[in-house]
Amino acid sequence: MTSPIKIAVAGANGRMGRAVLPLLAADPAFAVIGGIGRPGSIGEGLIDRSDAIATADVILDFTTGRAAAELAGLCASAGGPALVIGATGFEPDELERIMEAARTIPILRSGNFSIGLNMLLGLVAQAARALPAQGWDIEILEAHHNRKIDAPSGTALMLGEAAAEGRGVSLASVERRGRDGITGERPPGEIGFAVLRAGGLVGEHSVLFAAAEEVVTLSHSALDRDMFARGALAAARWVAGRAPGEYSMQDVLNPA
Ligand SMILES: NC(=O)C1=CN([C@@H]2O[C@H](COP(=O)(O)OP(=O)(O)OC[C@H]3O[C@@H](n4cnc5c(N)ncnc54)[C@H](OP(=O)(O)O)[C@@H]3O)[C@@H](O)[C@H]2O)C=CC1
Ligand SMILES: O=C(O)C1=N[C@H](C(=O)O)C[C@H](O)C1
Repeated sequence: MTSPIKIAVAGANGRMGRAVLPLLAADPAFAVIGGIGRPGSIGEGLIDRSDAIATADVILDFTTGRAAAELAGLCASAGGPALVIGATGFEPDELERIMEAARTIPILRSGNFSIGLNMLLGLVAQAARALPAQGWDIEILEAHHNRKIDAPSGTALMLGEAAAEGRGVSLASVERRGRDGITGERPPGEIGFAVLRAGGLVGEHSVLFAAAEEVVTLSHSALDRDMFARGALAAARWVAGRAPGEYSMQDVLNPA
């Protein structure tokens, strides 16, 4: 019998931390060594961040872009553990720090651990490839609960990347984040993002391919956070013991 994966959870007191910890505790593949709170925070089940880095095989992060990038740097400096990053809301320099850390440790990062959503990425790329920019406008809509702090969601950005890849362009060169005032006509080729924040919505994403006389919509609804948590456990099991590098849920769901 292989020994259980020693795992710690950063963001333990958050919505996702609270969803993932009971599933980890019930899974014999894992030995939970504790939760990690904000620096200096103490509480039941929490352990010091540096103790977690020294002890864990894998740390699962559901904090913020900034905190996850900092944790990645600390884990890399220590030569381990592996990291699964579920956090979203990254500045470009934070993504660079994670890429740099992935030269030393394995890091699996995904803004969405759902199986269905990760399958949808392929369909979005396929549709964007098939429907030409001249005549077909792409708009990405997302709706989340009123406690979410980043926008557009990490998932919306992943869908945008998939659409841009299908069109053979970089997302940065065509994205339009929100519209307000006298915006002028919509240029062809733009990939637009629209964001709603309301009540307790878990996570709604739609990609519209709109022509003058017809619309194709590809969409995904998250009904329960446990679904994300189960995907995160699969990611943690997959990344434990891997070579350094940057990985995604595609590696977990479609192994070569
Ligand atoms: N990949 C996926 O499938 C999913 C990703 N997410 C993403 O996961 C992240 C967390 O979501 P959610 O749980 O809803 O958010 P919450 O706000 O409920 O939880 C965030 C947690 O991170 C902690 N935290 C914030 N800043 C720091 C810091 N500097 N150092 C250590 N801990 C910190 C908070 O601490 P405190 O409790 O003290 O405030 C809190 O416990 C978000 O980025 C979200 O977009 C969410 C769902 C699914
Ligand atoms: O903050 C959330 O709740 C969610 N965040 C992720 C994102 O930003 O895409 C994933 C999911 O949509 C829920």
